[in-house]
Amino acid sequence: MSVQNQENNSALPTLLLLDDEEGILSSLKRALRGIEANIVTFDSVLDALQYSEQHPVEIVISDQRMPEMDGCEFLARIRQYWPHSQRIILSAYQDFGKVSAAFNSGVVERFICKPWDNKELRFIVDKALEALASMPGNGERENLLPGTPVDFHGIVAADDSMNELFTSIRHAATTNAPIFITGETGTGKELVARACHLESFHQGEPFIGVNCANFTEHLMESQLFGHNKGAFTGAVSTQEGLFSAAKNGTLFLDEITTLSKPLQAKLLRVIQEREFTPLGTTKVQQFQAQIISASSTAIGEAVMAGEFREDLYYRLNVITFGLPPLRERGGDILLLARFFLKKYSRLEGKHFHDFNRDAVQIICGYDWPGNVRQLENVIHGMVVLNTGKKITSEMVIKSLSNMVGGIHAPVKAFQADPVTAKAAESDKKEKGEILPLWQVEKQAIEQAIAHCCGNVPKAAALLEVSPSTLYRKKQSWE
Ligand SMILES: Nc1ncnc2c1ncn2[C@@H]1O[C@H](COP(=O)(O)OP(=O)(O)OP(=O)(O)O)[C@@H](O)[C@H]1O
Repeated sequence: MSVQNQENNSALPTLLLLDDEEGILSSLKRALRGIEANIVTFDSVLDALQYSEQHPVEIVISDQRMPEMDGCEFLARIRQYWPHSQRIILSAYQDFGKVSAAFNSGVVERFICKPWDNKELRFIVDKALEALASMPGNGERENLLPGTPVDFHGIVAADDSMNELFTSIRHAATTNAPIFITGETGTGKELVARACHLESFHQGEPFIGVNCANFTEHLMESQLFGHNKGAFTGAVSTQEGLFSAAKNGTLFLDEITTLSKPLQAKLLRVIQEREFTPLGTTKVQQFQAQIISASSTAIGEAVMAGEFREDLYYRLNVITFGLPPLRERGGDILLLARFFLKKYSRLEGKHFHDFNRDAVQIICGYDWPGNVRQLENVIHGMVVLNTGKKITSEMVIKSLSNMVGGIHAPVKAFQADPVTAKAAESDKKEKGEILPLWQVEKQAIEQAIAHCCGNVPKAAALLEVSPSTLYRKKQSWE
């Protein structure tokens, strides 16, 4: 059986206590009351391992003698999952040989002798917290996740989909073939284009970006190709175009589908022949840069509708990177929210350092149709318009409601509205639709997990079962 407890403040590190005797767990918890950490306790090694596989664990205090596995072995596993964790063994002198070997190999970092002195215990745990705080990233929880979250050329992310994308970007670093980036507005396409540039051999050369939607056809043509003085009415001076300015670097063409058909034809020729002619001249110039283009609308549909040239589409689309919308990058929402909160609090001279629980629930449950840009703007706005240390749910609701059109995307956490749910349930009953028991259970569990923004242990606590029960059930449905 596992014991799960205490309100979770995701800004604090997690301290995991493991001992097969419940009495010892309670004494440890009592001795550590008020410590700046979320304490989770387990009386079963297997449950503790299952928990640690899925959740970051920064400090672990484990008993040495346990029936399923000894403490040193358990801490060795924890080190594999969470290499930066602080691992403390609780042991009697008889186990000295084993514990000292684990200490010398770096599996165990600190040792508490049984029976312990509470003052010494607090001292050792405080030392572990200090050690965490002095790690790169100041011991921030996010920086302790294995390999994630990362800041990849300014793209902050932890979600697997983003980590896979970063790997693909690294793989594409050696090519000069055109790259095409898809993704809803505000998902970070320009950041990805810059990251491609910075990873590639073009790094050190110019990165030139242009949003094709911002210009009329004529202006766009002169932007791209450049012109000579007098090339057209208003061309009062000679101007270098973007094809030329990009040199050996990268030319990023955002919202490429908005290019007019005649310009699409000209762009195709530039890509095929690797040369262009500025307006009002006959001098052909070489084009060296890598082209990265992007679209926030379905380019395939534009091709089908005959609005975008199919041959150009295939030319541009040699390597494609798709950015998922923020709502599909579960773990990234809160991570980014905290990142922007810290950034704008610093920039605006404010003291916000976290969100309260209800605010987290709303932020995690909202659909963010404007993706990361919208999240960034909402947080920036809240920081400017409010004071305090924590962002509250009222601030979030007000900020979302003040946006054009108000809260125009469903807040998932609110979808489990009990009134609606009850109405739907009775509707089903009236229709005589009976769900199998496992499905009812699955719905209840999924609803609880969604309610807790994906935090399984917390959902388990609400459902009054152990986290491992939920993990087992989730596994069986998969
Ligand atoms: N993962 C991220 N980490 C940090 N900041 C991000 C991230 N993704 C996006 N942003 C920020 O969100 C804003 C929008 O990003 P960006 O302009 O790259 O999006 P986009 O997809 O190109 O948008 P559009 O389709 O409207 O051109 C920028 O301020 C960017 O810095």
